[in-house]
Amino acid sequence: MTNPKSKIRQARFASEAHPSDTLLCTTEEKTASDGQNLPPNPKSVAILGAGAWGTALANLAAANGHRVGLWSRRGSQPLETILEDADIILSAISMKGVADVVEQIKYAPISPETIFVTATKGLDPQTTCTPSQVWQTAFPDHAVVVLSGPNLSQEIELKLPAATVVASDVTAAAELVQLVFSSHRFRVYTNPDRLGVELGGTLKNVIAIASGVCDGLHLGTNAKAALVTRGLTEMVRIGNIWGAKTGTFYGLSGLGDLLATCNSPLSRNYQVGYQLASGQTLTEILANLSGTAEGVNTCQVLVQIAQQKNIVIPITEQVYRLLQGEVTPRQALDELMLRDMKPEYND
Ligand SMILES: NC(=O)c1ccc[n+]([C@@H]2O[C@H](COP(=O)([O-])OP(=O)(O)OC[C@H]3O[C@@H](n4cnc5c(N)ncnc54)[C@H](O)[C@@H]3O)[C@@H](O)[C@H]2O)c1
Ligand SMILES: O=P(O)(O)OC[C@H](O)CO
Repeated sequence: MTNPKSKIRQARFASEAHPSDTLLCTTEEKTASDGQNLPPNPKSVAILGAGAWGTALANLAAANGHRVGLWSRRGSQPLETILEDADIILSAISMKGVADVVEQIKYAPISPETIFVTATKGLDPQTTCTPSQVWQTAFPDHAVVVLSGPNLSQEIELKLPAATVVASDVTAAAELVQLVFSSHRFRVYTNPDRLGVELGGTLKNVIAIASGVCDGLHLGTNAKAALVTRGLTEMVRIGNIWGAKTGTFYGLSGLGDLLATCNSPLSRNYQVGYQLASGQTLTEILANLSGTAEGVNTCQVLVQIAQQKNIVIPITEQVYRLLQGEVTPRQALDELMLRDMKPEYND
């Protein structure tokens, strides 16, 4: 019988989030320090994107004893080498790079059994497609899984407990991904509503920007509660038109992620809003932001969709106008407070 330990190889993580670290961990050290049993059948996981989230996910899978390769466009390892024999290819590329990377690997020799997982929370500005739709279009015969939830990467890197959702219409694929990432500090649920889970994580970024503005203006807890609750109403409205299930938005990937990002200064989207409220320009903020605030781009795509489909999304619209420099934070607040009177529910 093969000793499963012999299957563990050193994972060399060339992290962009931590450029000074060339060797963040070995899978062996991670497994031992976490006190987890090695899996009987370790999987080969290729993670694309060595930013904050890709690195955190790579560490989670490595800690469970899986063979992990982490690819960065700035690293020395060729993409094809990382993809070789991968059971799972997980993309944690920011939205602006997804189409590029898909194009690069479209014709790579990938086993038909390989599962694609996307952890990106954004919308393609050209097509308005979600990342999982982009992956599924390029790889129509492969299972595509979305991984999304209240997952601030810095807390996960500190080994604080968190939960997430893996969603796919291919149940077996979602269950395999669940197994690979689950641990005593990362609880993973499955969900068949791939689109709903993906949109929850994506749409909340715009509300997180608004929440940062709310806190930056010191508007209080009542205002924040109203903003997040009405923000969730907007998310459900957009999601329903897109074909997502309402209930999904009340789960971890919707409400859960709203609670995390709308209340944490660790959220880059929240930071954008907070700094706008402090009088900085968007250009200044983005120039100094560490990592990606997807809500800035998502907001533009949503306004475009809302205009085409006649969807009422007042908070998103005000965030858009604020990002465009058309209104000040105070003017955006007044516009929202002085809208026509209406019943709470008229959908
Ligand atoms: N950081 C988090 O806490 C967190 C948690 C959950 C989900 N996410 C989502 O994960 C995605 C990545 O977030 P992040 O925080 O890791 O961002 P990041 O800015 O730290 O990393 C983005 C990664 O994408 C890569 N990339 C961008 N364009 C590329 C291109 N053209 N070709 C190849 N690679 C390219 C970058 O090199 C980098 O590795 C975002 O969609 C974000 O919303 C982030
Ligand atoms: O830093 P943010 O705002 O991109 O949020 C990160 C994750 O989406 C939190 O779940």
